[in-house]
Amino acid sequence: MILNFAPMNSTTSPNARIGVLLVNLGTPDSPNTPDVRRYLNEFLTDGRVVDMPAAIRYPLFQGLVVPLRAPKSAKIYKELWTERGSPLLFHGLDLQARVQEALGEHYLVAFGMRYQKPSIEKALEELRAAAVERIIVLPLFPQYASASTGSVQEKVMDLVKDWWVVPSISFISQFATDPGFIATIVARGRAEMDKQHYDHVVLSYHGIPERHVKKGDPTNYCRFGSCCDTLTPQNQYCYRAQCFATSRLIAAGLGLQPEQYTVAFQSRLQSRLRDPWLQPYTDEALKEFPAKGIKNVLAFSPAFVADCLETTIEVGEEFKELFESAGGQHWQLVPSLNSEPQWVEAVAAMVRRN
Ligand SMILES: C=CC1=C(C)c2cc3[nH]c(cc4nc(cc5[nH]c(cc1n2)c(C)c5CCC(=O)O)C(CCC(=O)O)=C4C)c(C)c3C=C
Ligand SMILES: [Fe+2]
Ligand SMILES: [Fe+2]
Repeated sequence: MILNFAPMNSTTSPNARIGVLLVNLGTPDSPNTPDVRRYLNEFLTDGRVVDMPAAIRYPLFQGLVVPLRAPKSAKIYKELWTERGSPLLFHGLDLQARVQEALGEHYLVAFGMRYQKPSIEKALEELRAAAVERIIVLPLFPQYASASTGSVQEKVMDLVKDWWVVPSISFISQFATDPGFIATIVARGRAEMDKQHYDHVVLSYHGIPERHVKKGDPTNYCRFGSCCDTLTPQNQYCYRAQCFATSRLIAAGLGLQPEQYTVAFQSRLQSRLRDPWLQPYTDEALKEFPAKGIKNVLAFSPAFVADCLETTIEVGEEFKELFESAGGQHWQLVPSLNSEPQWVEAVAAMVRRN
């Protein structure tokens, strides 16, 4: 009898699939106060988002900050809500379906949220049940921050550590300069610029405390100045430097000179500690524009790939009101990438390259 010990092909079956896990931040189940409260409780007690000792964070946020904030946030979520629910959720599900179509049957694409539903746990279980060969995790945050990407990475690792067979996992931890990502934003911007003339472009990113940048800066490189004007191996995970890198590429794609655009940071959580967040703050910067002769502004939100509270309401409505009451005439938000065909192709390309 001849025994054949030849190794099997490295892909164990012709049907072996690669699992892809797309993750976004999360959103409440409904715009009602109890659901918003549950969402904020989970979000704001994450030690990567609010980096206080747990013994202070939990009582302070669950006992005071969230109960006060939830009814106010619920009002804003009611404005945002659509027939299909929260935009962050339905755009995520649309993206999942379209990326699955683009990648074909050799891949299995799942979608999860870091906070609330659908959970990362459920999405990982779908991939485990399908016996995928390995998993590629793509947190849908272009620029790396511990509060966003880092938190997703921690959650995924925390869940798979308990599996009997721990799968091979890779993380696409940032795509701030990805050509497909940049080209899709540029195309979205051009479509708006073809409709009318703008005096100035604003690129508004989600803010984080400066302290978060310093905690991820082992060589003490960042001074929150011109150090962030170049991406080097030393600052490749600096959120501020990545925001500037994204901005330079968008500006180049749109043919803008440095004086024709402003990079700024929004959504700081006011705290009595008055700890500095990344600056300039968008709401303060835009109030100065009309006095400088800037009356028509095109605003991008390049820290988000899907429309959400931060884009539609904060940039699209609140900043518009602030700008107009300071004397501005026209403020236009460029819609997010959502599940645009060009963006779907860019995501599929990032996955294939991984
Ligand atoms: C300490 C506070 C916060 C940090 C740090 C933070 C970082 C951060 N957030 C996003 C993406 C999103 N944030 C969104 C909403 C949101 N963010 C905070 C606070 C911090 N975020 C709060 C309190 C809220 C809730 C809204 C409110 O009550 O005002 C959203 C929108 C979710 C939606 O349902 O539409 C996104 C997306 C990133 C990428 C990030 C770090 C870079
Ligand atoms: Fe946030
Ligand atoms: Fe820097």
